[in-house]
Amino acid sequence: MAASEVQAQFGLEQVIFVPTGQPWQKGHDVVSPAEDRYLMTVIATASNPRFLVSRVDVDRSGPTYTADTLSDLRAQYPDAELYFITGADAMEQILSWHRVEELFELAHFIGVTRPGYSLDDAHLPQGSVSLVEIPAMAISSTGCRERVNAGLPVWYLVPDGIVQYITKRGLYRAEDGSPAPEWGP
Ligand SMILES: Nc1ncnc2c1ncn2[C@@H]1O[C@H](COP(=O)(O)OP(=O)(O)OP(=O)(O)O)[C@@H](O)[C@H]1O
Ligand SMILES: O=C(O)c1ccc[n+]([C@@H]2O[C@H](COP(=O)([O-])O)[C@@H](O)[C@H]2O)c1
Repeated sequence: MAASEVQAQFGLEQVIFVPTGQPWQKGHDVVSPAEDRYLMTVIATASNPRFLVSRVDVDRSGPTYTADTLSDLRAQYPDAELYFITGADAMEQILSWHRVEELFELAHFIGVTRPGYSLDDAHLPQGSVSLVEIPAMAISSTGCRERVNAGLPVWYLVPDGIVQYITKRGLYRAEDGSPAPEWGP
């Protein structure tokens, strides 16, 4: 939803989805395999001709830093104007990101609204961020994983192909009820 709204409002040629390699600031002990997350991103975005998926973060070892993501994408698209789209929850945390002083040189940031979070850029360099209101979707990845783990449906919370992929691969649930214990890369 955020990608589609921002693509339309800013007239973006492409939106590149970048599944994270190792999300170092997330408290999760375990992360589902990068290859599964990459394939789910491909499945979820395949029907939109303006959406692409990049492997830069899943293929880079070590913790995922957005400064590296943007540097890698800059090398791949030397002439592009880069925008980084992210939700209000992430915008709140941005000053704690690695090499934060480089980030606003590497891309223009676009923060989108998210239910339960306030969207504010007062703590960020002036002119480096745009704030965009998108239709409210009170859906979180953690919430979806918890539902799968509890045996509850996630139909209509994630694309149909993702429901089927999660079932096929047995993601987010294990025999003993704990989340699938696969470490990230
Ligand atoms: N419902 C939502 N509304 C707006 N932005 C969102 C929403 N869900 C995720 N995002 C944004 O999408 C990006 C990727 O989110 P992510 O995969 O971490 O989902 P999440 O629901 O925040 O995950 P988790 O529950 O594991 O913390 C982040 O920039 C996040 O801010
Ligand atoms: O660069 C960092 O240090 C950094 C720290 C936390 C999050 N990020 C990025 O912010 C985005 C949302 O993060 P998350 O953990 O909420 O999925 C995702 O692209 C992450 O790679 C980046």
